[in-house]
Amino acid sequence: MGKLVLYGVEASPPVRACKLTLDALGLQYEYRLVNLLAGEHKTKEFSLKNPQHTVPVLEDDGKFIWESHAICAYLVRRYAKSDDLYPKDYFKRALVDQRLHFESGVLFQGCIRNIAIPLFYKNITEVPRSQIDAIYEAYDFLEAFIGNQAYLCGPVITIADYSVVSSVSSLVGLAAIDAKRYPKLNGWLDRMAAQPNYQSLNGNGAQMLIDMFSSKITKIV
Ligand SMILES: N[C@@H](CCC(=O)N[C@@H](CS)C(=O)NCC(=O)O)C(=O)O
Repeated sequence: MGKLVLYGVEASPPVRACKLTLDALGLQYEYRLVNLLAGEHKTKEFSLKNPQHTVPVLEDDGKFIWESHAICAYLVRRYAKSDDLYPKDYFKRALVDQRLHFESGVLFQGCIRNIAIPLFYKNITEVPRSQIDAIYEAYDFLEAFIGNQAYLCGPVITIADYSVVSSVSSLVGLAAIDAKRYPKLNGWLDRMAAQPNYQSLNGNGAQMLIDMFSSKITKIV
């Protein structure tokens, strides 16, 4: 096995999804901090690793992969002893893929990034209410996805759970989850928070992002 390096920053949801996956697989890796607010991701050196200049980036034996969903799927295919986290069965995998794309397009891009970019890079401190409504709409979908299952795709945890919890655990700082309205989502979040090393791998970074949001937002309009 080659040397694994993860480039990222704690507050970043997709970085945390990769950390949860690496830990679940019992993989050793070096973690290298990329300070986004200081622009370290825009340097020539980092662009050579990832021309899209996003974190996370995974280095495996001198080769670079970026995009957390691609990284997590790669890690399971390449290193897992069982396919539980990302099943080989076509239908089961399609279900995991659907949730991964939901995280990418709806939760991360549609909810987190749309709120974060104006706040952190454009100094706009008011958040349109429609963006908070979009979070609740996403929670409605998740409530339906979970249904009576323990995890997002069935009775066992998959990389879709790691991906989705990375953003939901920060979105709760913008849109609280009412256990009466979202009993399934609330129960799932509790089960995820009980996973080994959850706090150090995801909880602390999720809180950092919540604190960054709180320090910038002056009003919901
Ligand atoms: N869909 C991507 C999102 C990656 C992403 O946008 N990461 C943010 C940090 S949370 C970033 O690197 N932003 C800096 C930039 O876009 O220049 C993934 O899952 O890896």
